[in-house]
Order: sequence, then C-alpha cells, then structure tokens
Amino acid sequence: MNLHQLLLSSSIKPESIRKDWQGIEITGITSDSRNLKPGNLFIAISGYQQDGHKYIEAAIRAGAAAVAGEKAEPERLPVPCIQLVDSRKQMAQLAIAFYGEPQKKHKMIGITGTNGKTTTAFMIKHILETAGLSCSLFGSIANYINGKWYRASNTTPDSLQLQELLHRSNDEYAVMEVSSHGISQHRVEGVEFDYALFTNLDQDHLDYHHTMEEYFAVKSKLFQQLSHSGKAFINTDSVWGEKLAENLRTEGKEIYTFGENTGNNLRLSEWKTSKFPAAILNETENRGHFIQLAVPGLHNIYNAGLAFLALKEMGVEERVISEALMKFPGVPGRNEVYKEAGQPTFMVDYAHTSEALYHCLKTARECGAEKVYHIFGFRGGRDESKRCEMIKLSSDLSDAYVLTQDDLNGVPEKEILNELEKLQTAFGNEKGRIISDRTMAIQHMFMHASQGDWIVVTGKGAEPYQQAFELPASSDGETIRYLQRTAAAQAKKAE
Ligand SMILES: CC(=O)N[C@H]1[C@@H](OP(=O)(O)OP(=O)(O)OC[C@H]2O[C@@H](n3ccc(=O)[nH]c3=O)[C@H](O)[C@@H]2O)O[C@H](CO)[C@@H](O)[C@@H]1O[C@H](C)C(=O)N[C@@H](C)C(=O)N[C@H](CCC(=O)O)C(=O)O
Ligand SMILES: Nc1ncnc2c1ncn2[C@@H]1O[C@H](COP(=O)(O)OP(=O)(O)OP(=O)(O)O)[C@@H](O)[C@H]1O
Repeated sequence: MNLHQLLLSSSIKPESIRKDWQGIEITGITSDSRNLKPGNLFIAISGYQQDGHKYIEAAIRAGAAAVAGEKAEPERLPVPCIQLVDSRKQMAQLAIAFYGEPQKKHKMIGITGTNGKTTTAFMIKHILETAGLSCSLFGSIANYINGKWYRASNTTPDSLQLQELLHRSNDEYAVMEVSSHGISQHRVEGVEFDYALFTNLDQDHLDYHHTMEEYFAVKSKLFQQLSHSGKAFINTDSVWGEKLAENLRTEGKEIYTFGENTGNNLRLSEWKTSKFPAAILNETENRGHFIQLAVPGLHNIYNAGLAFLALKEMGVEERVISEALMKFPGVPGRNEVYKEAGQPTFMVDYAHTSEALYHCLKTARECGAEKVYHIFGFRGGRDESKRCEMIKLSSDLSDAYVLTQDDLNGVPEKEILNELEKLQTAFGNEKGRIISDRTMAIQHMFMHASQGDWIVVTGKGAEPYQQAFELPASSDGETIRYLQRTAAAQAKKAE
C-alpha cells in the first residue's frame, strides 16, 4: 500500500506530505524501532517508560520508509514525517487501514470486567467450537488464530498486533479480553463489537485509574463501541453491573442481563457448588436450563451463565451450550487442581483481587477441604490499596496463610518484605507468616498440611516465575509437581 492510500484511508490528509513522497510503498507498520523492517512506517509513541520519539533516527537508519509522531520535526528528516495528534489513537486507525478493516471478516466479541474475562473467553471459544464454528481468541494466556497459539505480551494486544492477527485469522468469530488499560491506550480503537460482555468490577488497577468511578467509566467505554445492531450482556449481581445496565438501557442499547433477581433475561435460580457445580438458569418461571460444570466454584457458574446468555443470542442451540459447558476443561492456572493419592490437594489460581480470592478460598472449602492453607503475595509496583483487604480476607477464610514473593517488577525484595511485615502485623490476625522464597513457602505448607487439606497458591496462575527460587521449578505448577514427586518417592522408599 502506498503512503497516499494509507493516509487517505486513515482520515489523515495526504497533502500534509510532499507530493513526490506520497507514492512511497509502505511494507508494514511498527511502533518499536527494534522490530523495524526496511520499508516500514515507524510510529513514535510517548510511553510510560520511554519516549518513542527518541528512536525516530534509529528507525530511519534501520530503513523506515516514513515516520509519524506527535513531536516529529518534518523539515529535518530525510523521509516523510506524519504529524499526529494522538499517536496511540491514530496508530489504531493506520493499522485498520493498512490491514484492510479485518474485523469485518469476523463476528467480534469483547469481554470486560475485573475477574472472569479469560475464563469466559475460553468458555465461549469452547462452546462455539463444539457447535462447529471457528473462533479466534485474544487474551492474557495467549492469542489463538486459525487453530494455532501465539505468545501474548498483554491481555489486550496493541492495535498493530490486534489488527494483524484479525487480518491473518480466517475464523468466523473472534473473542477478546478487553482490559481497562487496553481501552485507555486505544488498543481497540476503531473496533466495532457485535457482542460485548461485562463480568464484574472489583478494586484493582487503582494505581492507574485512581478511583473506582474512573475505572468503571473506562470499562464502560467498550459498550460505546458496539455496532449498530450490537448486543450487550451484563452480570447484574453487583452495583457496577446494575449501573452499567441502567446506563445502557437509558442510551437505548440492546441489553441482556444475567443474575439472581427476577427481571434478568436469564436468572440464576438454583445452584449447588462442589467439585462439579450445577445450576438452573431460568428464562421465565417455566422455562429453565440445567447446567453442570467440570470446573469448580460459584464464580464459574457466573462465567458460564453470562456465556450461556450470549451464545444463545448468537444462535447456538441451548442443548449444545449445556453439553459443551459440561465438558469445558478449564483454563491453565485458574482453579487448577493438583492431586496425588495420600497427599494434600493443591489448587493454583490467578486471583489478584479480594473478590477473586474470596471465590477461590471458598471453592476449596466447597470441594471438601478439611483445612485451607493459603500462599500468596503482591506484585511490585501495582495497586497497593487492595493489599490490606486481601490479607484480611485470607486470614478470615483460610486456616493459615503464608505471604511470599510475587513478581517484584523491579521493586527491591527488601522493600516488599518490609511492606508485607507491616500489613501482616496490622491485618493478619496472627494467622500468617512470611516466607520470602515462593517455592519454600509452598514447601512449608506442604510439610504442614495433611491428606484432607487443600493448599491454595494464588497470584501467578500458570505464568512462569520472573526470578529464580530455591527449588528447581519455574512456576507454581512445577514446584507442586516437584514436591509431589519427591514425597511419593520418599513414601515408596519407606514401604
Ligand atoms: C504501563 C503500560 O500499560 N505499558 C504499556 C505501554 O508500554 P509503554 O508506554 O510503557 O512503552 P515504553 O517502554 O515506554 O516505550 C514507548 C515506545 O517506545 C518504543 N521504543 C522503545 C525502545 C526502543 O529501543 N525503541 C522503541 O521504539 C516502544 O516500542 C514504545 O512504542 O504500551 C505497550 C504497547 O501497547 C504495552 O505492551 C505496555 O504494557 C505493559 C507491558 C504492561 O505491563 N501493561 C499492563 C499494566 C497492562 O496493560 N495490563 C492489562 C491487563 C490488566 C488486567 O489484568 O486487567 C493488559 O491489557 O495487558
Ligand atoms: N466471575 C468471577 N467472579 C469473581 N472471581 C472470578 C470470576 N471468574 C474468575 N474469578 C477469579 O479470578 C481469577 C482470574 O480469572 P480470569 O483469569 O478468568 O479473569 P481475568 O478477568 O482474565 O483476570 P486478569 O485480568 O487478572 O487476567 C480466577 O483465577 C478466579 O480466582
């Protein structure tokens, strides 16, 4: 595509560029000078860590055919330079134009909320595939198109990656997690959603959004990106869900709600939580659907209920949805159970908020744990205001807990340990202790627990450790398998 066509399709006036430069061929777009290929357009972004404008010259040396940015100096440069007002926002428009509006090939499903985005996205993909339909998925675990998985560096990919994946995807549907960071950084700018889902809102990311109202307002923006005939699906069992439904109703949007109260389009009327939770979802007094899950927890009934409501509107048969839910295998690192005969049971989970912790620890009890032991920490440099609530909750719902390291994100270990000491003294209810090395914390609880007990390890899920620990393992799952193997071998030797 030449520069003239690209600018025209992105609503940028081509006349801003010298006429003899307008025919230059653009081979790709990048915002990272380190990945630039000859012939690419380089877009400079003023980031949180660095100013991309610093790399304009490096990009030209690497072969950039043109550059763009908010602080560019056109007259000084040997290649065309496009003046932008908002680099991230206009990068999305340029990407959409470059890849030829690829979202038009797909039915787009966006999921937002604090907890449950990944699980609900995986459920939707699983059900669509069971119904014989193909579905791409973009989210925190990985990105998936045309039957293949690709590494993801963000929950919501940036606009260049998103549009490139949508362009390459031949799948009929595309389901994506839409994070509040993704919305505020214009990663989904210009995407029109056919379906948008809201799971819930809990205190998180207030280091970035400052107040819950601001966080809610950003998440709500997803629903302003619904297409003309787009439909919204909302879990109303929270004040934020109710508020969103009310706002969208006032705006005349087509909304479908799920929750416990009558008046919801799908009502959670009865449920049973255990290893295999079950529920009845009522459309009317006399018309209900029975669902049973192979993943534990009331929160997963909520994820399944919202997915059920949305898939029904997408035209998938109710029988197919129920059957698919029964076989849903779960998501790596979410309520993932590790069980070895004669040993305590482990559950690895990705809980990062009080509400997620609440569901996770309750789930362990509902699955029959005699005692629940909890191991967790806090990510360095992330929302600090949620930490005391999470410690209080753990001390209320567990029999004992260990505070340990999560990702340090550049914060010195000593600083995190001091913070843990303070929080523990103030809110720990004398139920906890601190063991900085994560693998040693898991080992400590394993030695302490008995056969009927559950050890719940939260925070990292399936993600690899960012730092080396004492035991030879690079994730919570590997640490657990190492401990289970060692204990089983010792037991065999003792026989
Ligand atoms: C704080 C934050 O959100 N940062 C995001 C942001 O990066 P940034 O602004 O910090 O980038 P930067 O390092 O300052 O660089 C600025 C520019 O210079 C360029 N550069 C830099 C160096 C160089 O040599 N050459 C060069 O061109 C960079 O490519 C970039 O374009 O823009 C990047 C591209 O989109 C994101 O990958 C990055 O996410 C980081 C990795 C991150 O951790 N973000 C988290 C907070 C996040 O977004 N999380 C949500 C999920 C939250 C949830 O769980 O609900 C998510 O969607 O992932
Ligand atoms: N509907 C829900 N309500 C409350 N907690 C939930 C819900 N669904 C999942 N959880 C909890 O939140 C954790 C994260 O779930 P999931 O990865 O599906 O959410 P997410 O929104 O993608 O989270 P993140 O943005 O942190 O990746 C789970 O491990 C579980 O403990």
